[in-house]
Amino acid sequence: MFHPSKHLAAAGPHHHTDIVTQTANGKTAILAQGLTLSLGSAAEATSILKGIDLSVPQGQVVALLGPSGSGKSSLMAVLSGLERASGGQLNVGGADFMGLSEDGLALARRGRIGVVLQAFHLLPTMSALDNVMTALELAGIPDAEARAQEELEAVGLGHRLHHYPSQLSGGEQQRVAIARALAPRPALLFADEPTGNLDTATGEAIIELILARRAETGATLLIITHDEALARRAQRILRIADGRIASDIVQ
Ligand SMILES: Nc1ncnc2c1ncn2[C@@H]1O[C@H](COP(=O)(O)OP(=O)(O)OP(=O)(O)O)[C@@H](O)[C@H]1O
Repeated sequence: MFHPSKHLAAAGPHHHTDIVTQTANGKTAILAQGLTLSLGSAAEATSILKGIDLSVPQGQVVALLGPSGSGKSSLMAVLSGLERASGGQLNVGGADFMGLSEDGLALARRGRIGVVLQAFHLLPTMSALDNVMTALELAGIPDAEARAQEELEAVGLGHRLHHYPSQLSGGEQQRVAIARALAPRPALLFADEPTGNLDTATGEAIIELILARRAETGATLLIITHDEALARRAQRILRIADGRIASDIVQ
């Protein structure tokens, strides 16, 4: 059973009013209270997230599990600022995601949040190097080319800099996506079934890489998986069912 009081204990008795200051000290990466998400038309809205209370300290590795359709990807979309919650409070890295304008939200996300998805989502007309460089340039980081090269070397792709996505294997494409996501040194990394399109051995190598790069960069990691063995390697296992947190175990 999830006990919000236990997980919000560090925020003290005034956590409802102190949400911004509590995260501004840099120790809480994500603080969500009563988060809801409804999608569809007003007449036919589907309730997808039904009140999520969650506090994630900076640097924690969290595995997010749950049945198909339980709302894992939706929760990740809301926490990463890709989708607006319908209600509740959400503070990510000190920014009030509910109160920000679209532009403000884009600015708050830039360089601070990295996302790795099942289907890689590389730009097909760009080389591996350009895919990573573009992310650095968008984040306003100087020396993008040299940095991008270093990032690709760090994921073992120093010999594939000028290959296009179609010239790379699935595992290699996911390595580029990991380099791209981590290049701006985001405080938060989200991964949605990053091994879903890969064979078992390649998937295991990708998980090792994500965990190693996460440790090197100190990012907070939230990873959606169906793999219980992977979940056991996380510091925390969050299970959701039908849009609610069903269990929350810090290991
Ligand atoms: N635009 C939408 N309009 C209405 N319902 C939606 C919309 N997008 C998603 N849903 C519904 O929201 C629920 C949660 O979807 P979500 O993708 O978050 O689940 P999930 O736990 O990530 O599932 P899976 O493991 O299969 O990827 C599903 O029932 C889905 O059908």
